[in-house]
Amino acid sequence: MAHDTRVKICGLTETADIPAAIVAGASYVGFVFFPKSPRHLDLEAAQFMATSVPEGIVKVALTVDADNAMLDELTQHVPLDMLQLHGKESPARVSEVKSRYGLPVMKAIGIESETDLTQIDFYAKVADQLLIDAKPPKDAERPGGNAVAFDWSLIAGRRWPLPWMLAGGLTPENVGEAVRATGARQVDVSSGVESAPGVKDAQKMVDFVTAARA
Ligand SMILES: O=C(O)c1ccccc1NCC(=O)[C@H](O)[C@H](O)COP(=O)(O)O
Repeated sequence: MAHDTRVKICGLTETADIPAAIVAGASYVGFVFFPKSPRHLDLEAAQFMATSVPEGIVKVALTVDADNAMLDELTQHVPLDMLQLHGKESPARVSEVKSRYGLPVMKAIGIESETDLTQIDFYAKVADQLLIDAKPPKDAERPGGNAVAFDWSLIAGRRWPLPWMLAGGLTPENVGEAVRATGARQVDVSSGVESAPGVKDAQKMVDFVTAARA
């Protein structure tokens, strides 16, 4: 039986990635603003790409511990539907960003062991969505987008009172099992639909969405 799993494809870098992600069936597209990432976009490129996203597809900007000056500039230049906070932002900072910009906020939470789950309850009170991702490896250059999965059994059967996405090391090959193991209704992918870091692959995007919904 097919499911209506919603897919976010994160880290689009080329204008042609937008129609490819939409044809594949993505419900969300993500733009990364983190200079050390191979997926980093400058504001001009992001504005151009975001403007070509049709109504109904959620445009998400991913930032890492961004200050107000950076978020002011981002939100003034790029038409956005959601902010994804992927750093060490506190619950209070999540609330502040939400009220300052009037956009829904998705907070990313890195999971490696059972103890990492406790913070979820604090963020669940203030965020609009959660991104339950793998904790980055110790030597990682970035806090996400590392093609690393966490132990899905840690969240099997868990439910939270807000929408959430599963992320971390998902691929067309493992996303079906990940959805079954966790009960996720939404999934997020970046590396798993690339042919090289920062280069999205149209066929992998189709394969991923198809497998997520199978
Ligand atoms: O993708 C990046 O380069 C990135 C940089 C800095 C912070 C977060 C980043 N990506 C986060 C994402 O939303 C990814 O989609 C998520 O972590 C899953 O990534 P992957 O394991 O590569 O699918």
